[in-house]
Parts: sequence; structure tokens; C-alpha cells
Amino acid sequence: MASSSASSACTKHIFPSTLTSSSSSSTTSLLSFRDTTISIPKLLSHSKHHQRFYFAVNNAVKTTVDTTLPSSVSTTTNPNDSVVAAKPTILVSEKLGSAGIEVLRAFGHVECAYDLSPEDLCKKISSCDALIVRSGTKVTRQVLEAAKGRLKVVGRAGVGIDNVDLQAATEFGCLVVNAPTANTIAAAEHGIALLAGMARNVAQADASMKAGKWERSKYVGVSLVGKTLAVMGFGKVGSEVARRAKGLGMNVIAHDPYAPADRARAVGVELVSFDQAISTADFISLHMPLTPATNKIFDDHTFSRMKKGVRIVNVARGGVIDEDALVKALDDGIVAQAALDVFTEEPPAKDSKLVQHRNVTVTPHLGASTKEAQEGVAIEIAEAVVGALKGELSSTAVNAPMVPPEIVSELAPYVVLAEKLGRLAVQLVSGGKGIQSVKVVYTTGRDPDDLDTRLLRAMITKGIIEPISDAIVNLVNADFTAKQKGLRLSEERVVVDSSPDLPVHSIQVQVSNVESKFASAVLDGGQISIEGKVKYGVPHLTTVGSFAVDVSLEGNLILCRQVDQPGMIGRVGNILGDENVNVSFMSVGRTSRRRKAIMAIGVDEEPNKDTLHKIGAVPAIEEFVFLNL
Ligand SMILES: NC(=O)c1ccc[n+]([C@@H]2O[C@H](COP(=O)([O-])OP(=O)(O)OC[C@H]3O[C@@H](n4cnc5c(N)ncnc54)[C@H](O)[C@@H]3O)[C@@H](O)[C@H]2O)c1
Ligand SMILES: O=C(O)[C@H](O)COP(=O)(O)O
Repeated sequence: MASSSASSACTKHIFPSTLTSSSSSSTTSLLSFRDTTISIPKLLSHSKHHQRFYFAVNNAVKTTVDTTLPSSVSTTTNPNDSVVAAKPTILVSEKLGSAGIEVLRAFGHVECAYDLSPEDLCKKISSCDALIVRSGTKVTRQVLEAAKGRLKVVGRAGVGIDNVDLQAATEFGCLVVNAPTANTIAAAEHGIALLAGMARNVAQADASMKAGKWERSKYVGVSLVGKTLAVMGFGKVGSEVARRAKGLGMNVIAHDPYAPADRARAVGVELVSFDQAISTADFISLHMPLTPATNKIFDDHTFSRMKKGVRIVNVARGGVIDEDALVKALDDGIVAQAALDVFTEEPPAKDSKLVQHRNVTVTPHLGASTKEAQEGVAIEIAEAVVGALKGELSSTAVNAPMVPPEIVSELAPYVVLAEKLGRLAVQLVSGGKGIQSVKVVYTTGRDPDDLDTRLLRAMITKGIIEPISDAIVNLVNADFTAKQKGLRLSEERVVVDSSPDLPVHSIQVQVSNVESKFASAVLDGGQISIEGKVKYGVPHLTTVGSFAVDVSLEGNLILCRQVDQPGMIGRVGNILGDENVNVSFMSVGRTSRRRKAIMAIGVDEEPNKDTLHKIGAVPAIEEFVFLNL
């Protein structure tokens, strides 16, 4: 159990009604959106998914979906609205279906700039919030660096993300989303078209006829029926190819180290080892992603183990084949024919031996290029990018956890609480820096396995790191940034007797091995400890060290430890009032009557040094700290 042994304290609430007048906005969001809150009716009117990221505060809908706009982008105020933010800029660097462009235009400024050189892309990117690419744009570390922190999301309008430097994107806190489903059938159909076309020499015969020839005996083909097809990579495209090949009467086997056997069985396909697949197949169709493990996996050695006269189709990625080795295997007659849609370099060199080989059929990366697939992909990616810009979690995120919308919605107020507790914790550390060991204890009335804490952990990390560095932390880069800063964050889930309707009962943040600037926040074990809860949808600080308090986490906070005696609230209130600092909330927690007490005072304005000095000079006040939420 968390050591939240808050003293039996009674907690006095002073000015509870002032909560309603608090105007502070949350700056929490899950992407790198900080500084500017675009909120309230405007944003919600854009959202199809109102259940996400907003919660009711005092009957007003207040969204936590904040979008940080770069300083170069202005916001304007419309007298009838709340803050009206400038629209985000979305750069589309390759041809995208019109339906997707419409979705994007409804949300932001869309700039379509095709065929940009890498240098021009680097120049442009620093004024863009989102970038949408297909396979032709290389989103390199240089591009991500050149974005100078503004780029929040890269949308890949298709499946393969090998043209995006995912590690760099993660380090820069840039979300990468793809459109994984809309072109599956198109790619599978193209694979089958290449398979059948290759077997019957369709392309070669067509070229011959157009050259005025009539070469019937030259273009005798081979039949597919009864032949063994090895599908390498039994994912979305591979399984659709397998299904279709079976319909053509082929005997289909597959190799995929990660595919479940029952999925293969359901299609009537046997999963086999790599060696078995390549050595027994008459036809081999490639459908795995390009990764370090699959890079040039089809090399001299692999070709040497294939059946002589094997035929190969590749609609996956050119890089999985060592192209020189394939040319050699074709020349040696190991590979009778190849049909290729993808190449290591795209476009390949005009004099590429592979492209020019008489036994090779080529298409210029057309697998996804049907009208239907392109419209589908465009809509899929546009919705994913818009969702990401709104701060929603994407179900197609490639470099961030995919958290289902219902979990996100349920955790929204706790996300705010988590960040605020992180911010408070770091400010309680002397000097602010040097935090290395943080323990977070979540109490819940549910089965602890039902509590997905990834969002909360990311937000605590954000709260701890952002006030003391210029890093922008979000769900994408939280773990990476924590590791870089040497911050170890451990978590514990504790079941308590509380309503299972709520995902979290309380969150406690403990910081070990540091000095505190507010000794009362330190537990007997030496760790700084604060705890908070969500009450009526609003995050509250409920424990400081071993003192119970009850103050909503908005604006700024002054914590004072004092000798519990009459008149203290009035004295401090008067000092603040004299300096025109508005008190929004006050609560006093004490160990026992007339002994030590902690006064937590919420203030709208930041008191100046003199004011704080006057508070510190009140004789009964033993220590105090000003905290910025
Ligand atoms: N030519 C095109 O226009 C076009 C269109 C769509 C997809 N693609 C490409 O096709 C490939 C498959 O796409 P998808 O949508 O089916 O992806 P997917 O993720 O659904 O499937 C890929 C499968 O490959 C498997 N795999 C991973 N490593 C492997 C390995 N070493 N050996 C064998 N299998 C391995 C995975 O387990 C997964 O099941 C991707 O490379 C994608 O980029 C190309
Ligand atoms: O990975 C993909 O989705 C395909 O290779 C399609 O790429 P494209 O969008 O460049 O056509």
C-alpha cells in the first residue's frame, strides 16, 4: 500500500465557491502541444469524437486538447468565441486522393508541394505542423531536425514506414501514423496480376507485338494450378494473396515468424520455416516489411537454396532483395523469372540490369495505385493526422502506444492530474534538478491489470521534465526523454476499497534521493511525496508529505507549514489581498489541534518576492513554498 499515511487530519475548506471562478486552462495534451490553449466550442465543433479529451468543469465544457502553436503563428480573439487559434499547416508532399485533401482542408491550411528536393523539404518543414507522405519522400533525421520542434505528426499515406526515420521522429516527439488497411487489397491484386502476368509472359508478349512481331512459340508460359506458392510475410497483403492464389488452384505455404498458426490455418495455408519455404516453392511472393532483419534477406545464399526455375514476385519492398544477387540468379537460371513492383532505389537507374533483364517484368511501385485504394488511404491518413493534431491518440500510431479511445476518454482528468503532480513534485526538489528516482503509486478499485497507466506515466514524466529543461515531452517521446535525462520511473498499482466505476482512486508521486525545499513534503523514509485525486472531474492535491490538504490544482499554489493557531488564514489572506493577489482556494490540514498545520493557498497571480517575504515573516509560519502549476 502506498505510504500515504496522511495524518488523520481534518481539512478545512475555505472559499470553496471560488473554484468556479478559476479561469486557468490546462496545458496538458498528449502530443507536443504546449503554450497555447485552443479550446472550447471551436475545437469541439471540429471533433467527430467528442468523447475524447474533454471534461466538464462547472457545467462548461472544457477541453484538454490543446495545440501548441509555434510562436510564429498568431491567435486571434473573436468577440463571440473564446480563443480562436490559427489553423495548423499541413504539408502534403506527394499526390493524395481528393477526399483526404478535403478532410484536411476542413481542419487546417493544406499545402500540396510535390517533388520537393530534400533541401526544399528541410526549408519548408519548420513552418508545418504536419507532413503527409507516400513512399517517395524520405523523412530523414535532417528533416525532423529542420522542423525545429514544430512538426507534430508525420502521416504515411500507406503501409510501409521504411522511408521515415522512426527513431529520430520519436526523439523529436513527432508522432508517426500510417494508413495500414486501405491499400491491402490493391497490393494483393497487384501481386496476383504480376504472378499471372509473369507466368504467361504478358508484358513481354505485349512489347513484342507492339514491335510488330507475332511470336507465339517464344512466349509459352507456365501454369499456376497445382504449383507451390510460398508467401513470405503472412500479414494483411500476404494473407490476401494466399487466399487468391488458393482460388487459382495453387498449393500455398507461408513463412512468417510472427503470424499465428490459426490465422494461416483459417486460410488453408501451412506456416513453414524460411528454408522450407524457399526450397520447396515454384513461386515465391514477398510480403514482409523492410526492416534491419529483412534487409537483403534474399541474397546469393538464399537464391542458391531455391529450386532451379523458381519465379519471384515482389510487391513488398525492393530492399528485401539484394538486387545484384537476383540478377546473378536470373543469369544462372536459378530464378526463371521475376516480377517486381518495388526497388532498392526508386526510381531505379535507367540502365539497371535488373529492370532491363529479359526475364524480369517491372511496374513503377503501383501496388497501392488503384483509385479505390488511393481514396481510401487518403481518407484514412487525413483522419489520423487531424486526430493527432487535435491531440487524440491514434489507433494507427507507429511510434506511440495505441490506447483505445474509451480508455483515453476515461483517463482524461487523471492525465491532467498526473502532469500537475509531476510539476509539483519537481518544484518541491531543492534546485529542481537531479531527480533520478521517481515512484508512482496508483490506487484503484479495479483489478490492477485493467489500469493502463501509459498515458499517466507519460504525463508525470512531462510534468517532471518540462519545468526544468527545454525538452517537449509527450506520449511519443516520454520514455525516451526520461531515459536520456537519467530519470527512472517505477510504478505500483494498489487495490483499495473504492468505486470500480473510476479507473483511478489516487495518484501518489514519490521522489527519492533528493533534498526538498519544503521539508513538510518529505516522508519518514526521506522521499518527497505528494498525492492527488480527481474530484468532480477536477484534479486536486490531497496529500503533501504526511499532511492531508484539499486544493484544486489550478493556477499557482502557496504551501505553508505553520503552528496551528487562530488568525493565520486571515493574516496570510490580508498580505495577499494588500498586494492584489487573488486567492482562489484555501485549505488547511493539520496533524492535531494547535500543533502543526499545512495551509495550501491557491492564487490566481504570482505574488512578487516582497509579498512572499512578508508571508515568510509571519512568526507562526515555519516554512513555505510557492509552486507554479
Ligand atoms: N507495392 C506496394 O505498393 C505496396 C502496397 C502495400 C503494402 N506494401 C508493402 O507490403 C508489405 C506488407 O504489407 P502489409 O500491409 O501486409 O503489412 P503487415 O504488417 O500486415 O504484414 C507484414 C507481415 O510480415 C511479417 N514479417 C515480419 N518480418 C518477417 C520476416 N523476417 N519474415 C517473414 N515475415 C515477416 C509480419 O509478421 C507481418 O505479418 C510491406 O512491406 C508494405 O510496405 C507494398
Ligand atoms: O507501403 C505502401 O503502402 C505501399 O508501398 C504504397 O506506397 P505508395 O503510397 O508510395 O504508393
